[in-house]
Amino acid sequence: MTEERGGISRRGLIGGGAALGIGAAAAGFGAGRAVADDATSASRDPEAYSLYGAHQPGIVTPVQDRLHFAAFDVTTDSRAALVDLLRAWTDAAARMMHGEGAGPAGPTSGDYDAPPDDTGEAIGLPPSRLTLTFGFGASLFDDRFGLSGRRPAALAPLPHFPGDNLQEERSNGDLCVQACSDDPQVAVHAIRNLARIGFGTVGMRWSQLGFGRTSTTTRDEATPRNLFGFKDGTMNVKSEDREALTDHVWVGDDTDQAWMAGGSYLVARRINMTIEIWDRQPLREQERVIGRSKAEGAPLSGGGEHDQPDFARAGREGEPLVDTGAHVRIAHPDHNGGVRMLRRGYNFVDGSTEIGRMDAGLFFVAYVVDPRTHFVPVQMRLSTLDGMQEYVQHTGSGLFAAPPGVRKGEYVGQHLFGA
Ligand SMILES: C=CC1=C(C)c2cc3[nH]c(cc4nc(cc5[nH]c(cc1n2)c(C)c5CCC(=O)O)C(CCC(=O)O)=C4C)c(C)c3C=C
Ligand SMILES: [Fe+2]
Repeated sequence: MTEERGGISRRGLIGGGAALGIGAAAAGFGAGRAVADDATSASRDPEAYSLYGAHQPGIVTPVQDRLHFAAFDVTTDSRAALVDLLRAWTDAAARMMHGEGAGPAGPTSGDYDAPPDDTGEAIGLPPSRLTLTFGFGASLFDDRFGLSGRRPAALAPLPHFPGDNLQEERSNGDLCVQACSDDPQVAVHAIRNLARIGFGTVGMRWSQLGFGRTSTTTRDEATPRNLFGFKDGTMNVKSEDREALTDHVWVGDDTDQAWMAGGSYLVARRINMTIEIWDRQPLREQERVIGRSKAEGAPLSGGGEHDQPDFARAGREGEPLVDTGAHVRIAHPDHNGGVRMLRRGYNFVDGSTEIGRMDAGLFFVAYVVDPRTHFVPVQMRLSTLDGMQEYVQHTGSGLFAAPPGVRKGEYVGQHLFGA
């Protein structure tokens, strides 16, 4: 015989905490901060984004402090089981983004003889601006689920780039989930519960924790720094640049697969940085490699952080002030047919290597309208011409189609399945 247990819900505790003065505002979260996602769906909770909207949350959303990114492989051939999983993930994602438990009963209620439908480590924690963003890898479109005719041409496997040292166990996957939050425990709780819900349908292939965002997606945020100590994200596509989002980030109605209209392509690259070698370089060399000043993040050709570099400007001996191999010169839209990307990466440190170096770097995440035009040619240039190549090595990679946003009553990616 099963017994029903009454318990505490995550939200109930949050409410209680707020009443006692230990709620969100007192904890330092921005009371009154505008966090409604991409202007499509507002939330009444200042710390909570809504899952619902024209685009998925976690793309133009102001970048949170922490990341837990996970790639999964589907372990069944059943299309119905895959759809059921996406339905269950959608419900759980909507709940967790609002600071509720992953399931309706919560971590300490429900059937006493069954595992709780939430794992409990987020009890009492506010939503912490959690966003969950879902993507589909090229391998999902093989013959297992009847999706082979639905793979967008843009979801072609990335080519090998010179210098790549990719580890298969840190690359690709049928599905991915990007969890971003200001609290690492909230992000990990979300991924853990999605993995738990997926037991028997998916297995985690790889995952990556990130701290310290390396970009901004709104104009009013201060630019954060990467592990080279440089400001990163200055020239990122920002959520205010509606035209740039249309041209460079969102898939339009002209796509070969209608289910992707309003979506975007997520490129993930785990990039190790040999920071011990970097740290022994003179400041002059570090700035030459990036093409910007370390202090202000200003182009070496002059001006302030947000001024465009003048690549033609030369020094006293005729040398270009922004070096010919500087990262910002090689990656700049002027040298890449005008293409831009919305970068959303994080620093990572995964312990140390067997030779006593930090296993550290940048988990690069970018959203683009089409990786064939907006990522592959840029990365090909970087991997052959960028002076930074001496200090980095790409060790993991993934490309995923992030479908458009979800409407209430729908599940994420529903239109892929023809519904
Ligand atoms: C293929 C795309 C890119 C990869 C991979 C990449 C890796 C990478 N970048 C930095 C540090 C910085 N990148 C900066 C600018 C910048 N980087 C890319 C693309 C890739 N970077 C672009 C498109 C741009 C913007 C170029 C422009 O419009 O001017 C900067 C400068 C500040 C900024 O604008 O963000 C830094 C610093 C690291 C450390 C890294 C891999 C470890
Ligand atoms: Fe870069």
